[in-house]
Amino acid sequence: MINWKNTDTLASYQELANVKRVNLAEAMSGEQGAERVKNYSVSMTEGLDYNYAAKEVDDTVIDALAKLADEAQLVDKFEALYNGEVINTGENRLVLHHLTRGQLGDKVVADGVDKRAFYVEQQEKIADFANKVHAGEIVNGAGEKFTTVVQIGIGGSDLGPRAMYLALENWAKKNGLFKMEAKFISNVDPDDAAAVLNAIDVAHSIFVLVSKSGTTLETLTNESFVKDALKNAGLDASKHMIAVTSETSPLAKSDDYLAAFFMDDYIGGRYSSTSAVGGAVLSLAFGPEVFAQFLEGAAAADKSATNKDVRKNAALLDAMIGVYERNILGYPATAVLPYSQALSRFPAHLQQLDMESNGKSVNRFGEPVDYVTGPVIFGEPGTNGQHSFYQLLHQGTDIVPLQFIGFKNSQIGTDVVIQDSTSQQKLCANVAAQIVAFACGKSDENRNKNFEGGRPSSIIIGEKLDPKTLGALLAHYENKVMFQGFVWNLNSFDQEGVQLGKVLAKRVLAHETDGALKVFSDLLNI
Ligand SMILES: O=P(O)(O)OC[C@H]1O[C@H](O)[C@H](O)[C@@H](O)[C@@H]1O
Repeated sequence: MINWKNTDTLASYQELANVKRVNLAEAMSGEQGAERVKNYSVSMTEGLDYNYAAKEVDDTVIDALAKLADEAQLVDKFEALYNGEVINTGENRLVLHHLTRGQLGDKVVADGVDKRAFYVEQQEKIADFANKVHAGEIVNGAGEKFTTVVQIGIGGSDLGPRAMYLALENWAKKNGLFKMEAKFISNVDPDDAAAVLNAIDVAHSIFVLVSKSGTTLETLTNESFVKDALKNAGLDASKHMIAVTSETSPLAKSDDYLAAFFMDDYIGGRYSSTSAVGGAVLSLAFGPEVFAQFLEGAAAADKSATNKDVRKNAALLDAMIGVYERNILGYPATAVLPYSQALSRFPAHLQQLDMESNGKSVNRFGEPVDYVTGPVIFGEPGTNGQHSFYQLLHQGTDIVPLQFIGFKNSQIGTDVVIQDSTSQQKLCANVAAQIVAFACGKSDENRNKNFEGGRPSSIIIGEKLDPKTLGALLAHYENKVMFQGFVWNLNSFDQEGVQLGKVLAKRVLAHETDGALKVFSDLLNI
């Protein structure tokens, strides 16, 4: 029997506040520190480990977090989710993104349809379409092959797929699997669409219109922008556009598209990279086999998230340490710092994933909660960030927990030895150095040069960023956010907080404003 309870009503949560704090600088020094780095590690999937040696935890804290995870029934709730319970209470929907990459539990039938079969059918249709485009069986009006794919979408219909594309672009080129270049148009700023259109050859481009709802202002505006450009080039837009949407959306039955692929209301936008939303663009860019490997990696991480033992379940442990940092230690933010240029847009994706899911102050029943919930998420790849905002992370008045991601090997493999080390070694040396610098600090008589230390971080260490590890990484964070939402008794799968601004913007455009809104409208020349 599952109980949905607020965090502060749980006995184990109350106990957590009394658990002795860890002195991180001490714990990470000398032999003791070395032992922690060796032992405080859990495998996420093959070739990917989560190391939490530099977090402010020890066995006692982990035991207390395990108790809270048990009392909050986190793994049971995950099980209920993948077995098809209505977890998205706000919108009365199931939450089925895990089914796009595997069947973790029971068959889930909704609206009379076996949902796993539905998602697989869409994957197969996309694979068939992509193969035909690559083989030159689906061609443009002049009978020529398409060379470029342009995704038009915003939020979840942009950030995840874009981050995944960028993460695999160089890997695919290196491995001879690069089929089509992908570009993305998201912003309603006309400069976004114009710049992309200027940079491509429209006659050889397929546009993927992605909108789950089929009603998003930015996306529909950009569709018209692109259709105009196609028309001006003397091309038939319907021969250049495909749609990814839900079957119930206004776009679903339109003749305006060469093909349409579907997801459904049970896949939240920010959880849609493994559905047709990511599937279409990634299969066109790299081929369906690469997309299948990506799903395989995600499925493996999902499987490991079903483990009841917090020490063997990286997503659960990461989530629980995050809750401890947020609610007990009182830290307001978390930075995600991939030491991998390929993951340049991954933090942007996580911003939406985490903050749109858990940035809430009412519980899943709509009642206010008396505790803090999701942290602010931000990040940039290292080492670039080191030369930017790390000053505050090292010496600022707030402590910001850090999530490093690093890989032993580069994707392309081209490297140079300068002063006895490769660039890849320099990259990895920096991440190792940062972890210890943040944790241990360094005392100096000059206060300006003093480092307090005690600044916690974790690191996900991988062999190499490839489709499988990328899929696992993506699923890890999705599952982490899900577990945290469960702890906080939130509905992590709706996003009412984005509505008000949209409503007001419509009012501005209809000139139905007064007061401050009217003056801003005038100031901005609307
Ligand atoms: O895919 P769409 O229906 O066009 O939605 C695109 C995005 O816009 C909405 O405002 C939500 O904030 C996002 O969660 C969603 O991913």
